[in-house]
Order: sequence, then structure tokens, then C-alpha cells
Amino acid sequence: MRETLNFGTTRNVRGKKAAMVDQENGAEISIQTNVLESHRNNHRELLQNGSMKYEPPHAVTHSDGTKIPESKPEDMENKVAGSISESSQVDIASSDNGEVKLTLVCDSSRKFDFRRLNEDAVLEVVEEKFRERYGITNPEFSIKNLMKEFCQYFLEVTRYFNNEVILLPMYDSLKKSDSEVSPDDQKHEILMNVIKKNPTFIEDMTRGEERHPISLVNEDGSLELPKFFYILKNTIYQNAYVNFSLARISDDNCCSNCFGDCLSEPANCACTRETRGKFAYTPGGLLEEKFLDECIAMNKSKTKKDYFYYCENCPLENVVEKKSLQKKRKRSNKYMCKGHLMRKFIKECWTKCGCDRNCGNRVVQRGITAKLQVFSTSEGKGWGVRTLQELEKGTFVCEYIGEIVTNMELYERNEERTTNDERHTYPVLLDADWASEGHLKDEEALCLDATSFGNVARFINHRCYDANLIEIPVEVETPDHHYYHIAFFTTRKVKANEELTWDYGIDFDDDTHPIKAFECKCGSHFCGRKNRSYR
Ligand SMILES: C[S@@+](CC[C@H](N)C(=O)[O-])C[C@H]1O[C@@H](n2cnc3c(N)ncnc32)[C@H](O)[C@@H]1O
Repeated sequence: MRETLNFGTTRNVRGKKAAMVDQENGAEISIQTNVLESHRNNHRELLQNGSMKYEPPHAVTHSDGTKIPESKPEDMENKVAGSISESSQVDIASSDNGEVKLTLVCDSSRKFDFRRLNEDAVLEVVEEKFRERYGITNPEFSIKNLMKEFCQYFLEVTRYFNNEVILLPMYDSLKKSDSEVSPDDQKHEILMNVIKKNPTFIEDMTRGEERHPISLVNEDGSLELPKFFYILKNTIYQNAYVNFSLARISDDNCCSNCFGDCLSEPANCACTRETRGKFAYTPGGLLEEKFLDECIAMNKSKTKKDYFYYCENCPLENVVEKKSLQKKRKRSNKYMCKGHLMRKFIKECWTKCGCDRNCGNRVVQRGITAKLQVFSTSEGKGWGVRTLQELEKGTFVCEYIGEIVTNMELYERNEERTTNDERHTYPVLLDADWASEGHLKDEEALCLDATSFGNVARFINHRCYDANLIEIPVEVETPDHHYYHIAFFTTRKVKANEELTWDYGIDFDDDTHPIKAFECKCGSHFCGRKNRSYR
């Protein structure tokens, strides 16, 4: 006979497969409390949720007439804990919708004739035994609390190991003196030690945001887990001016007369105006080779400055000057524009266009399709990104996603970060067209900062000159070039398991640039490391 009492907790945990122990002659006490809902509602929720890996349990009718769900062994997932003795066993299982279930299977080889007792009465008896045996005097002690805490600790640990990127102020806690350490800090410290000893594998560090999971592996266990929120779309922080209004998209800026797939239309549509009447994409969804090669050539000629433009009123220099004036320093030639790389834009079809969602001129907006993985690099670059599949030359890999900040906001954030001595930095400038309007207001000189909010692209490392990715500005929702998307495409065929890299285009000797230089470990033959001074 099986007796089932359920205790547990519900939060977002997904993970490995598990099974309840099948005890032919056993009495199963499955204890589950549900923090958010009653267990019955919860099981109903499991039924409704198509993505669930385990089915709703059978109902067991007890002597008092109530129906209590009984877990089916084959339905359960995430068997984690081992046995506590040869004949009794503790199992923890979690489901795809975040239910955690703690089950204690007791030996019943003596074939007791179990009778249904009042749950509270059983718990009271056990609590009394515990108090006596272990000298527990705290009146708050209860088996239910113990079980709940057990499940909550399970959640904490599986969140590290299975699927979530957690944002915890754990590292600061380690620096505190013993007298200051709170129970929460201690908990984090224990977890950090567990993580350091074990290679971490997170099945989907995007927490289900991306259509395809992106795993994270910490192979030598040496890196701290990244602390950031995974987002799919660029998001305005505060002062940035980005106008997505449909009214701004004129007939010249969309192809309302097109139908189906623009790439198969006989006449090129209005959306090819950026690319001189030709689509940037092939019908197979790759970048047109000629277009790509021109972009690569422009990027590589950076050192010769062939493709640089110089702003009359450079937002980067203006902000440095403004801050210096506040500090009562004089203006000097130091504040002349140091140059920005010219870029070729792609314009994709969008909402006001007549074509459909599968139109071949909509690649970046459809998101990531390549199988990617975040991993700990062995050269000391921190985390990096690799592809788990071979990628053809010209394949769209991902977009650089972050908070949209103004140049001034980024400057202020950077000042704070310098004070905090942060190792890695994650900004990019949307500076492809800063010179076109003479004087840009601060809210129009935009940057992306992926430090706290970003996507997988924030992990892509720099490689001097021969990187296998190139960043290309893509216009989707806005007809101007103040705001645009930064899309990464492969510059050549990339083998499965190769690290993905892009050339950050940093001037390693410019200490005022918002993208801070670092000691480059890219390993490229063309790496300018030897000739650089570092800060
Ligand atoms: C956009 S992040 C890339 C992800 C980063 N490696 C991480 O662990 O989060 C940029 C930072 O990564 C590091 N980095 C990127 N490329 C590097 C390289 N070639 N050599 C050394 N460090 C690099 C630098 O600290 C840089 O500030």
C-alpha cells in the first residue's frame, strides 16, 4: 500500500530526467507543499501545460474519502538524491513547470497494514520524536518547514547546475568578515564552493527566451557564473531617443506593394535602397558574397583609415570635454574626433511591407537559428561563444543585444565601472552615422550596453583582424541610422566547435574610448598585442 503526503515547492526549475523509486511492497511517503498553489491546482496546471514532461499523478482514495494524487514512477523527472539506507530512500524530482517534489520511500518489508492517519497527527508525533532525540527547543521547528527548506535548497542548487543564470551578490559576501556574514551569504558561499569544484553545465542559459536553447559549460570550473539578465530585444535604459513610430516609415522606406517573398519578385523592392537596388541576402538566407566581402574589406582596412569618417562634433569627444569642463580642465585638440569606421547598411522588410514573415529579406529579425554554446575559454579571455554546428560563409549568427543608452549614460557607467574595477566590459557604439547630421544631441548618439541586460553576443570575444564574424548594421523598424541593429555574420566557413570572434575595432591606445582595451589573448597572427601599451 502507498501513503502519499505531498510537500514541495514551485518555482522555475527544469532539468534532468528522473524517476521515482518503484517499491513493490513499499509505502511511499511523497511529501509536497506548494508555495504558490495547492498541489491539486498544480497538477491540473501540469495537465494543461503541453511542455510538461510528466503526467498528472493517479488519485489515491484514502479512508477519509479524500483523493490525494499518487505519483507514477515512470512519470517523474530528476531523480537526484540517493538512498539514506538500504531500505529507505529520499528522492527529489522536479518538473518542467518548476515543481519540486521530495519523496521519502520507507521500508515496509514487515508489511504493516497502513491505515490512513490524520497528516497533522503524524507530523506532530514525528516532530515530538525529533525534539526529544535531537534536543530541539525552538518552537518554530516543524517537519513541514524542514521539507520546504529542503526543496528550496534543491532549487537553489539546480538553478546553478541545470538551467538558470542567477543574479546574486554572492562574491561580495565572500569578502565580508565572519561577524558580518548573514545566513543568506553563508548559503551563497556554500554554493560557490560547490560550483568551484564541479564543471557547470547549464542546459539553456537563455532561460527559455531563445527558440533554441544555448548551453553554458564551465569546463575547468574556474569562472564565476555570469550575472546578467538574458533579453531578446534591445531595451531603452532611460534617455535614449528611439522612435519606432509607423508614421515615420514613408513609402520610400517600405515595400507595401510587394507580396510573398520579395527575393522572388521580378523587380527589386523599395527595401533594397540601402544596398543599391540589390538584396543583401541570397534565397538560401546567407549574405550575398560580394556584399559581405566589401564589408570585410572595409573592416580590415581600419588601420589604413581608408574607410573612416570624422565628425565635426564628435559625441564621444563632446562628452569627455563636457566632463572635463565640469572638472575645470581646458579644451584642447585632444577633443577632436578620432574617427569612426564607415559601414554598409542592410535594410530588412518589416511591418509596413506587403511581403510575408518568411520573406527572404527578413533574416536578422527572425533571431538565432545556429546551435551556440557559451564556454570557458582556455586562454584566459573569460567566457566565449562557440558554434556547435558548421556554419557557411555569410550565415547570420546573432544580434548584439543590450540596453540602449546614450553616449553620456555610457560614459557615466564606465566611470563607475572603472572605480569598481570590473574586468570585462560589454558596450558597443551605434556610431555608423554619427557624422551625417552635424550635431547630434546626446539622446541621439546611441550605444548598446550588454553588461546587465544582453544576449549571447555579450560573450563573443575579440580577435584582431581575422575574426570569423563581422558586425553589420541592419535597419528594421526605424528609417534613420541613429538606431539600428548590430548583426553578426560569418566571414568564412566556420567548423563545429570553433570559437566565434569579432574584431571589436578598439584603439588599444585610446584611453578615452568607451570600449576599454584589455591585454589581447586572441592568438591571431595579426594580433597587435606586442605593439600596444595597456591600461
Ligand atoms: C564582450 S566581453 C566578452 C565576454 C567575456 N570574455 C566574458 O567572460 O564575459 C569583452 C571582454 O572579454 C575579454 N576579452 C574579449 N576578447 C579578448 C581577447 N582577445 N583577449 C583577452 N580578453 C578578451 C575582455 O575582458 C573584454 O573586456
